Amino acid sequence: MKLSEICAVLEKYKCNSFTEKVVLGLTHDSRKVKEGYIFVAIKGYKSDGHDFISMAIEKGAIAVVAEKGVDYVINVPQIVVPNARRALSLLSEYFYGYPSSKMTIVGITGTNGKTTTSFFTKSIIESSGNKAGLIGTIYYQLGSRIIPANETTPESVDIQSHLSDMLNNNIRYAVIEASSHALSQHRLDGVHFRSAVFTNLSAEHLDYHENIKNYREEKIKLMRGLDENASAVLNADHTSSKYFAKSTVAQIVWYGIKDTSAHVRAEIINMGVNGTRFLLISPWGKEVIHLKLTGNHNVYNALAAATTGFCLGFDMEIIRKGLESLNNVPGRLEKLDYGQDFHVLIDYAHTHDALQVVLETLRGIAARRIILVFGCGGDRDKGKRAKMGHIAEKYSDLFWITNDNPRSEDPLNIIREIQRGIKRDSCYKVQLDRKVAIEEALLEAKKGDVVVIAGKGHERCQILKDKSIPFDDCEVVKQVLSGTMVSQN
Ligand SMILES: CC(=O)N[C@H]1[C@@H](OP(=O)(O)OP(=O)(O)OC[C@H]2O[C@@H](n3ccc(=O)[nH]c3=O)[C@H](O)[C@@H]2O)O[C@H](CO)[C@@H](O)[C@@H]1O[C@H](C)C(=O)N[C@@H](C)C(=O)N[C@H](CCC(=O)O)C(=O)O
Ligand SMILES: Nc1ncnc2c1ncn2[C@@H]1O[C@H](COP(=O)(O)OP(=O)(O)OP(=O)(O)O)[C@@H](O)[C@H]1O
Ligand SMILES: N[C@H](CCC[C@H](N)C(=O)O)C(=O)O
Ligand SMILES: [Mg+2]
Repeated sequence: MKLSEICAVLEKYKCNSFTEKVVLGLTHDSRKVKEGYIFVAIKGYKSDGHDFISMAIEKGAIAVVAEKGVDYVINVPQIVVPNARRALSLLSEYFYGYPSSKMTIVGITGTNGKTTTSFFTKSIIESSGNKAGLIGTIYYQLGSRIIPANETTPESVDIQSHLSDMLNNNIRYAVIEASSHALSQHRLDGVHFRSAVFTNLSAEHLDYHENIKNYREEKIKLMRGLDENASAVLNADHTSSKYFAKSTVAQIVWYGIKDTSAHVRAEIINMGVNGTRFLLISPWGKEVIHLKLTGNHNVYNALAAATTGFCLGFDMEIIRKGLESLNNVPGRLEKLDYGQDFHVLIDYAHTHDALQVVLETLRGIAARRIILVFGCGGDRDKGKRAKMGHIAEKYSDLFWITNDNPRSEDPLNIIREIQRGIKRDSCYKVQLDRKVAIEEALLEAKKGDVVVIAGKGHERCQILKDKSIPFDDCEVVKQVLSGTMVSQN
């Protein structure tokens, strides 16, 4: 592909020299530039891609797309655009041949439940005999190739390249988690969605979006981008859904438990630690569903996926098979059993809303006490810390406050902010070392208790000030309960 051809997508921002050069790739990261690449310089929040232009050229970039021209002489064309991230998405979709226009793509947004809903949706598509790719928090699955995820929703160039790889593997369906950062940063601009799901909205990422209205507006962009033939799958029980409904020309299909006017509904029959049975009621028929996942929230996630499945044209039998065949989602109320006489669950609740939902679910299941281990991530929304402390006190019997991913922050400061939401000193312990906190909580547990370790779910690392160290909640539980833990002290 010639430089002149690909740069034509930038319309009035022209490339006037070396137009016959052949483009071999695109990147916004100077460290990934190879011979024949276009380098797109992005002014970020931490660093500025414009500072790496000369490095990109040294590494073989044949053109630079940037928001401001450099004031030194460079021997490659420079195209100055108003928004480099937007330009990156336009260049990427063209470079990879508009893969999303040849696929059926489902996007999922909302504060909590995206990953779980995406797993249910993928399972439904697969139960119809089709292959489905996945882009989300845990990994990017492009057929047999699974890439561990760095971001929930990666940069546009990666999304387009992953979709193109899926097509090359004959995968015509994809499920994508649409994070608010991604929607805000044009990472999803070039993706044509057939269906978009909204799960719910609560305070999160307000360090980035500043207030909940801005945060909601970013999520709404997913619905706004849909065309009239697409479907918008909305949660009828959530007050924010009305803003999503108002912003789309797509066909709206409502799901819910409480709102009896929703198109697709659930009546919960029973729930235990090993799963949930509910009656799925829809214009496409009624059916009892045996989910292997527990909790009201997972019924919502299953409903969102089922509704999407109906909108994609799958019948009730396929939907039932898809929902029932999902055994678990890594790190989401994942049960660990090493023969102990209490329950141990690993969960990814890292917002106050998720923590409340999960603890309420467990309250309904626990024969005795709920023992919680949690912390809050550093360099993330500080507003959620005290709220999570409050929820921990209100809904658990005993809890440990520990490190999550402290990142550049002082771990003790994070904990102090969590403590601001707590009234009683007697209901919790502070233990900075997460391994030790988990060990102490497990040693405290008695027959019939439920121990829930929240916040890191599937994560395999702990992010400290200057490094990441291997850390896996599941592995720590295994070591403690199988007696192979080497104590730190
Ligand atoms: C706040 C945020 O969204 N940050 C993302 C954003 O960073 P940024 O704009 O600050 O970029 P930067 O690191 O300053 O770098 C600016 C530019 O310089 C370039 N650069 C940088 C260094 C270098 O040597 N050479 C070079 O060219 C970078 O490639 C980049 O293009 O763009 C970067 C490039 O795509 C992302 O890696 C980075 O994700 C960071 C790691 C992050 O923590 N992101 C989280 C907050 C995030 O995006 N989360 C969402 C939501 C999660 C959820 O709730 O599920 C997600 O989708 O994951
Ligand atoms: N529908 C829901 N409503 C409220 N809380 C939920 C819901 N589904 C899941 N949760 C809680 O949120 C946690 C994360 O779930 P999941 O990974 O599915 O959400 P997510 O939106 O993808 O999160 P993230 O933005 O961190 O990737 C779960 O471990 C659970 O505690
Ligand atoms: N997608 C979320 C995940 C948070 C998980 C928690 N373990 C943390 O590090 O805060 C984020 O990047 O904010
Ligand atoms: Mg997710």
